[in-house]
Amino acid sequence: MLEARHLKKYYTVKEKTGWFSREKQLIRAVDEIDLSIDKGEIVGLLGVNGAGKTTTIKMLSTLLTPTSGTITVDGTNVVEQPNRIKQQVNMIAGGERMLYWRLTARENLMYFGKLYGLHGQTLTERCRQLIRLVGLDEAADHPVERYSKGMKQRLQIARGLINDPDYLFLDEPTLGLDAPVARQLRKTVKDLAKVRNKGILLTSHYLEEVQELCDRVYIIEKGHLLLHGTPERIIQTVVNIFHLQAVVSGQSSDSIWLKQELEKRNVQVSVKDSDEGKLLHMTASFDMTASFIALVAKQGLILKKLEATKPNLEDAIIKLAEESHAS
Ligand SMILES: Nc1ncnc2c1ncn2[C@@H]1O[C@H](COP(=O)(O)OP(=O)(O)OP(=O)(O)O)[C@@H](O)[C@H]1O
Repeated sequence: MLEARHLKKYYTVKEKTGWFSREKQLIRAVDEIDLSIDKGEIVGLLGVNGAGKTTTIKMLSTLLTPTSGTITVDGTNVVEQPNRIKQQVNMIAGGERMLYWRLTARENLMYFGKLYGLHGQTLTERCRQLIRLVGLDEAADHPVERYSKGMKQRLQIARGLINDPDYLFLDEPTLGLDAPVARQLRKTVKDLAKVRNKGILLTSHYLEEVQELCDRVYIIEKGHLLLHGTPERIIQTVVNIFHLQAVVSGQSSDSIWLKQELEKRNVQVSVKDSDEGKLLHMTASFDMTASFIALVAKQGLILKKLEATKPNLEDAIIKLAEESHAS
């Protein structure tokens, strides 16, 4: 397990306060963050711009030294033994950084592999396997400058796997990619965790992607941890409103009975007439679909339409941002 405890990163910068005066300012980029990642798990790290995501990832991947706090990878302290940890972690940033454009994919991977101390047959074989894993066989010996964005991003993934890390940090891995390419990459990320047992920390501004991929999510704001849990739990905690719309056939007395029964269960109900029957609109702080269907069946009514609107992670993040704006 990778664990960070009381993690802090402070910067001191000089701010211009007048023509000739400057004042020192303390920036708390990360301030007391606790987090953990298990092997085989995909963990999301969310927050608005400037929340402290990249700083956190850089500390976890040994690129930045924390101001204080501890990071351990399977029991080994990252600050005390960075060289040992470098073999166990790697970071993949979205976009086109960290690749040599004039070199081919194979040459890039050979270069990065050598930096990790790989050589000879082991290195050649590792590069071959990674090229196959990310589906770049045909273009492996073309210079990277000829690659599309999606191909470059696949090569980034291969580069991040060159040291066969146990933990991978993905910073916006699908940034700017077309929907089909992004979908293919999400599958690769899922397989890395669920088939190859890697622990993955993911930042992404695409919240549908986070909801689809992540087992757990940390939400940070101004360097602090705001919320932590499964996406479902976070949605429930932040936006506990469910809407259900249904059309049932039957008498007015049936819809009155339904309304009363639902209200007893803390569901707000409005009933209107429609061409096909009674149109019910229900709102509650829980998912009432099962109770509603049971009541319809009990009364022997015919359900003609049923449409549930469940809140998603994006609704939760927007609500959190609104609350933080208002406070
Ligand atoms: N080298 C630095 N010197 C001073 N301040 C910094 C430095 N690096 C980051 N910061 C500040 O620390 C805070 C957190 O930045 P960070 O890049 O970690 O945020 P982020 O959540 O990754 O944002 P984004 O989504 O925009 O990438 C910001 O206020 C940023 O301006």
